[in-house]
Amino acid sequence: MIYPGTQANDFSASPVPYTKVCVIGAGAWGTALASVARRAGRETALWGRDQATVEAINTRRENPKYLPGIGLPHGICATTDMAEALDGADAVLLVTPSRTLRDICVQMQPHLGKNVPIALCAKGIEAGSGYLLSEVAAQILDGHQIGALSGPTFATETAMGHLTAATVAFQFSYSDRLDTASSPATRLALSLGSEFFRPYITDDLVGVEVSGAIKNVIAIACGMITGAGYAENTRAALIVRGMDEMKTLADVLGGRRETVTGLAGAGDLILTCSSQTSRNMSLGVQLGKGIARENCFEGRPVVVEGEVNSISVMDLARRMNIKLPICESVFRILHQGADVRETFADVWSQPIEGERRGLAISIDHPVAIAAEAIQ
Ligand SMILES: NC(=O)C1=CN([C@@H]2O[C@H](COP(=O)(O)OP(=O)(O)OC[C@H]3O[C@@H](n4cnc5c(N)ncnc54)[C@H](O)[C@@H]3O)[C@@H](O)[C@H]2O)C=CC1
Ligand SMILES: O=C(CO)COP(=O)(O)O
Repeated sequence: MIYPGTQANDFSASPVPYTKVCVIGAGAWGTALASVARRAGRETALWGRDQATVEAINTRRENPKYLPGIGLPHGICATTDMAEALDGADAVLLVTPSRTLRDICVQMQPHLGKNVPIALCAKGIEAGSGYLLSEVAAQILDGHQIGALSGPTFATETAMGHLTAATVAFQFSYSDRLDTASSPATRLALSLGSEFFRPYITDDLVGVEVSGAIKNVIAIACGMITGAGYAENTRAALIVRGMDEMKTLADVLGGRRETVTGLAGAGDLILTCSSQTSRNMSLGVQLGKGIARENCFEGRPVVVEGEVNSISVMDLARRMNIKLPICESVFRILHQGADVRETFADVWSQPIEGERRGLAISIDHPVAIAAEAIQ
């Protein structure tokens, strides 16, 4: 007799890749992920709402609106017809911005095959409800396993075939633990993996989602201080203190700290807090330089998840009674008109605490003492 939990998993069964991967959302990241699936040898459908973009992908193998000048692999079947895209698909990647998730799930629901797993690739928390995106999807797509794909992945680089690694997260059911070969995380990793794309697997969906939602807010913060003229030391400090905020939220929602220090957390923070290829960091830089929001990106509407998610992250933090000082600073600057330098100076002059949370230390910041001494 085998007692579950006392026996190593049975790896003798080989996982089987999915046959047809359907990508929902033909923006930059959806198109890049369709390229990943196709390069890995999958039958690949790509649903987009814009007829001209779909036609360009099918006829010229290019997405001129979101990935101009980047050649796409042969064989991606793009369509504006949701039923056609999902027909026969045995795995789905959902890649529209976080604010659209609820609507898109409702649109997909009648066309989904039974038990088809869905990996969410947007980064965010639902405004108003404070739900993780997987919770939103699970409410609508009953009977489907919901996971996430996240990590340090600029769409342009992935689409061009530069080596990219990401985390694929699905909560493991009891049977998944006994038979890892048939878990959606394993099968999706196998379905997308190639010499260009390396998926890692985890069962910590909460940790991955929390990391993805917060990292965009921290990237805006790093951009703001860069634009305002702070130096590299400050940015490095902000990245790591930002990671601490990820850990704080992951802790209260049941995610794991090791996930926060993995690809979907630290990996994505390092990428997007260091490069103005990031739309979040780039928005922050422009705001830090004093450019008005409406003039950033030369007036083009661009998806900047951290902007809306600074509201939902702070809303959730208040409900959970936790402090996220960097996220709060971004929220106050973006949505309450606070000044960049004054706001970050305030973060800097908070009482000094133990670097490890829970260490019972709190002393007045020496800057305040020095200011008094020279008066
Ligand atoms: N671009 C990147 O490098 C990466 C983006 N992501 C995430 O992927 C998500 C999507 O981002 P991108 O593809 O970059 O955005 P994008 O701006 O390039 O494209 C957004 C796509 O969503 C579609 N869309 C917008 N509103 C819609 C609606 N109401 N119904 C249906 N479709 C709608 C647009 O037509 C477009 O095809 C975001 O959450 C982003 O954080 C994640 C990793 C990398
Ligand atoms: O999430 C991303 C890379 O992992 C893309 O970041 P931006 O949305 O800031 O461009």
